[in-house]
Amino acid sequence: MKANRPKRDVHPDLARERLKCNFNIEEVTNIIDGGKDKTLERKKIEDIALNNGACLDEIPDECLSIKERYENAIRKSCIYSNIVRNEMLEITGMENFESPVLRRTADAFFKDISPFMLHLGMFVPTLIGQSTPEQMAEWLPKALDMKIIGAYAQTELGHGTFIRGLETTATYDPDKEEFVLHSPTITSYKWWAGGLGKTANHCVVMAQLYTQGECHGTHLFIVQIRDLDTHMPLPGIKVGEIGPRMGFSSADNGFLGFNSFRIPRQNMLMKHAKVEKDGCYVKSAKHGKLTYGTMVFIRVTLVSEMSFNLSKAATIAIRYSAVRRQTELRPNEPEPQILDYPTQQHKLFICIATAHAFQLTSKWLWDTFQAVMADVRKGNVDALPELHALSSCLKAVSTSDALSHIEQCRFACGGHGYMLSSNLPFIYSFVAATRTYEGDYTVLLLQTARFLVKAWEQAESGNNVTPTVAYLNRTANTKRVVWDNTHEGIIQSFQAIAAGKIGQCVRSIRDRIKSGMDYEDAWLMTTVQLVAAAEAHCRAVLVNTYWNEMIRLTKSSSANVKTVMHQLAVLYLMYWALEKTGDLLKYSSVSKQDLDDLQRRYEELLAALRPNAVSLVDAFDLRDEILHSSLGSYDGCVYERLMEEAQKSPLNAEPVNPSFHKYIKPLMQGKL
Ligand SMILES: CC/C=C\C/C=C\C/C=C\C/C=C\C/C=C\C/C=C\CC/C=C/C(=O)SCCNC(=O)CCNC(=O)[C@H](O)C(C)(C)COP(=O)(O)OP(=O)(O)OC[C@H]1O[C@@H](n2cnc3c(N)ncnc32)[C@H](O)[C@@H]1OP(=O)(O)O
Ligand SMILES: Cc1cc2nc3c(=O)[nH]c(=O)nc-3n(C[C@H](O)[C@H](O)[C@H](O)COP(=O)(O)OP(=O)(O)OC[C@H]3O[C@@H](n4cnc5c(N)ncnc54)[C@H](O)[C@@H]3O)c2cc1C
Repeated sequence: MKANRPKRDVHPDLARERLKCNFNIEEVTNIIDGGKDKTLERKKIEDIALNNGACLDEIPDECLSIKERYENAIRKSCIYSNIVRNEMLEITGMENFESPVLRRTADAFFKDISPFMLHLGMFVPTLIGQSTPEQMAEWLPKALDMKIIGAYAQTELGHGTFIRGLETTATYDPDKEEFVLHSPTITSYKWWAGGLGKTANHCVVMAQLYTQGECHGTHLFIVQIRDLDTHMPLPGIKVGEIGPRMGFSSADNGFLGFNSFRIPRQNMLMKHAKVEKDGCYVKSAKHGKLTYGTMVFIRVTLVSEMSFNLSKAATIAIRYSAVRRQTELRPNEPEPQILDYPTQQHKLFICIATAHAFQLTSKWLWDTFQAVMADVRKGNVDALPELHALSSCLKAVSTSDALSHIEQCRFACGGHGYMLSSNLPFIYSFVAATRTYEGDYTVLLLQTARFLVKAWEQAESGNNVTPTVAYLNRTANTKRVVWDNTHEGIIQSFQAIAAGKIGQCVRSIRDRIKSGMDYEDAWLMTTVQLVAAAEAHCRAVLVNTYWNEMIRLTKSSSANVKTVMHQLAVLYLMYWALEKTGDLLKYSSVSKQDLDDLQRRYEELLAALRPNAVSLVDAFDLRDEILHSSLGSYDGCVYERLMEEAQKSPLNAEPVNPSFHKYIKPLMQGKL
């Protein structure tokens, strides 16, 4: 049911903030969206979804039981997927089913997550990326039309990171032309898959393929797990929900076990390898890791997902900080807006800048991904290692940075930020999971480090390396870069830090090998440094890409938009330079005086951005229905909304709770 939202006047403090704005908000929105036409398309889609849909719940999700929350999420998912299927895809085009606009609009329906998210987010992309044309023709229309609902079941109780260690088996039986899926141990049970517990009737399963007595490693299979009519689990399938967790509380993450469960041979996803009718295994892929393609795709999309989540948190915290007043600065003066405190600006303006950095970088990464995939389709896999290294580190660093900045947004809202009605705890717990899923932070940075060590060795011996590590050709044999406090200078310093750290890792590994260790142990002993080196490389990529994209995208912007976009990018560079002063001292000629100057310029920049702060978050153009926040709504009526939300607590449904008569009164009377 749709709740009515009282219309309120904009809080005078927010109204005053908006009058201070000196740039064209719409222009900035267009840059974030990727162009004026994209903004128009997004707004049209949001109008369709929000005018049709059941966006607001009368009872907040957090006041429902687990079962009620799931059922409500399913109800809304069905409404939303109907709108997606019947109206939105007409606008975006069917091929853009994973468009960030659909993802963003979904937030108006789900404070937490839809149980259908993984159907569109991973099941469908896996069908597209891993099927033969015949398989695609069979499964994809049904999936897009919601005739079948899928999940992505890869992780097991015993293994998530180490995919080669998965235990589920798929053994080919040539007599019946079927695979037999089996879960031989408790640790082989599939675990975690979103939407698998109660919602999905199909799933993609990763299993060790056995044929003709030989194991060929992990492959993907499409498996029907429930009857399409009764929804009962099929015989041989044990499926259920894994229980309450930190977030993802409206979805049904599931477990799944197989007891010699048979599927037709054609259900192996055979784009990159196949099993012939007689059991003969034929590999067609030019790269052994193409079956990991869905993970690379999601890692790429997560960078823009992080920008979106950070923009929500920043909008909430900055609007709140404009209406919240606290502490007299001087006796008898009005209390200032907390946004006037430089410490508050330090917590929050970096969130705006980071949302831009991730958004602009994510578009560039998406284009890179598309170009590499086009090459792969033509049989050229040369750029795959670089894409894997890039998507791994950007996923790791963007999710980790977003998480810590979102936590800063919560700190910035004091006690009220702890309220679920602020939405900050939901955003935080959603993003907390992203640091782990689709590859844990450390694990992915170590993947990038493998690539970097090889690239460093190439550069050291004078060979040209691939574009994202091209800075190694300049810096691999340089000891310290000369400090220069321009944006070019700061970007080069980040590259010098990365090169210096990678070089140090290579030397540590070599020294350890010289002292008698084998390569594996030398690598293992160096992993703390390797993670730091990969993070440094990622920061070098981020500052460089953000800067270049900002310049490119503001070429035809008005003067004041150019200025404010420039200020945000400089803020981003300075913030990270100041965070990494130890590294700068180690790998550049920066002096104490230079760092003091940088700190002063950073503080001046916070003050320069202050008048535009509210308008910069307005430029994210997040409708109240998407923000779901008592603290962050456009009108800034924070206290009225907090009080309104409090009334909805089930504990306020009756003046005296029965537990008083049952326990407290007897306790007071000494009768308990
Ligand atoms: C109604 C609908 C409502 C709403 C929906 C609306 C819209 C939805 C639309 C869109 C949704 C958009 C976004 C989705 C957002 C959120 C998603 C939500 C939830 C997600 C839930 C999470 C799912 C999962 O987590 S799935 C499981 C993921 N698991 C992992 O990531 C595991 C991590 N581990 C690994 O990746 C690997 O094991 C490994 C660590 C990489 C190691 O692999 P392996 O041991 O096999 O390899 P080696 O170490 O031996 O390396 C050998 C060699 O290969 C290179 N390598 C490894 N991987 C790759 C690769 N992928 N590509 C290329 N190369 C690779 C490796 O580097 C080595 O190279 P060298 O030998 O040269 O060094
Ligand atoms: C909310 C949520 C949703 C999910 N949805 C899905 C889904 O839909 N489908 C699916 O298949 N999976 C899903 N997953 C599972 C997810 O992909 C895994 O949890 C993730 O890949 C991490 O693997 P793990 O749990 O095995 O952690 P582990 O690998 O056990 O990690 C534990 C710790 O060990 C460290 N570690 C592990 N290996 C190494 C190493 N080689 N070197 C150094 N340190 C190491 C890690 O850094 C980490 O600190 C989901 C998880 C979550 C939290």
